[in-house]
Amino acid sequence: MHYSFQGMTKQGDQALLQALGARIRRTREALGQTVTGLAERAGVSRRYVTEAEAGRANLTVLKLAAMAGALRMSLAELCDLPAASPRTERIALVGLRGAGKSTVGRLLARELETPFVELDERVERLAGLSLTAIFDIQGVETYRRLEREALEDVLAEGQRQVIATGGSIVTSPETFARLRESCRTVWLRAAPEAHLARVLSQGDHRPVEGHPRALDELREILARRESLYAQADEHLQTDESAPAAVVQALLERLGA
Ligand SMILES: Nc1ncnc2c1ncn2[C@@H]1O[C@H](COP(=O)(O)OP(=O)(O)O)[C@@H](O)[C@H]1O
Ligand SMILES: O=C(O)C1=C[C@@H](OP(=O)(O)O)[C@@H](O)[C@H](O)C1
Ligand SMILES: [Mg+2]
Repeated sequence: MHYSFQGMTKQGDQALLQALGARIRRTREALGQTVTGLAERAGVSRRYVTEAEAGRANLTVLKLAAMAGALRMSLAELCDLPAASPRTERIALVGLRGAGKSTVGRLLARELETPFVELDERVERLAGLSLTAIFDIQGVETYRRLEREALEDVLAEGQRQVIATGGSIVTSPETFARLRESCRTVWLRAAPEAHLARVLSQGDHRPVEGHPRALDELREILARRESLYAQADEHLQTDESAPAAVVQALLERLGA
């Protein structure tokens, strides 16, 4: 599946230019070239490179070919971009608490130069309450309703986003189905021990205080949700990788 030029929408055009720009920037950086260096090699202005990398320039074929040459690749290689559909432009991370949804999501959004959305923050904003207060005072049903509403608001904001979801979104069939149809979903996996260690190292001791069987409880939640998380499009094991490495693996998997 590759970019189709048939029936492209304005948003599709923009996504194509941004994907091409991101490819140019990443290749240039991987080669250790500066913007000025690439501009000189390709015989274009610095501004042209900057605009191209930002996805703001509709490149002419000859300038594109010159940039490909300067990046030591063929024109075909430079243009061999992954499919761009509304589904693949929006990425949603799912997984148990401590999976790295927030950390990896923020880094990934920076790499892809897209907005980053923390869905639970949107829920808090809608409620005017903290997450803890929503659960304690209003209950889980209200949380689920606000989560559904927050997701709709976020989807209406644009096509290119990275969304970090709340760990329990998969237990709401309707919201999870909506997430899967509107996003490329990624399950960040880790062993229960890693989930617990990461949450504790974050200073969140709620899972262990008054929970002598904290690890067992986490195992049980993971076992209960495993078949749901597994419905995500991509599964990425993260135990052995630091967040930055998870991001690199994810970029490869997404073909970005
Ligand atoms: N791949 C990883 N390896 C090690 N630590 C990680 C990894 N991903 C996240 N962390 C750490 O674990 C903690 C929880 O991560 P966070 O992104 O908040 O998870 P989530 O949003 O899924 O609950 C943070 O302190 C973060 O730095
Ligand atoms: O796994 C869960 O049951 C939950 C995880 C939390 O999100 P994080 O995974 O971002 O911590 C939050 O949505 C809520 O407290 C419920
Ligand atoms: Mg989080």
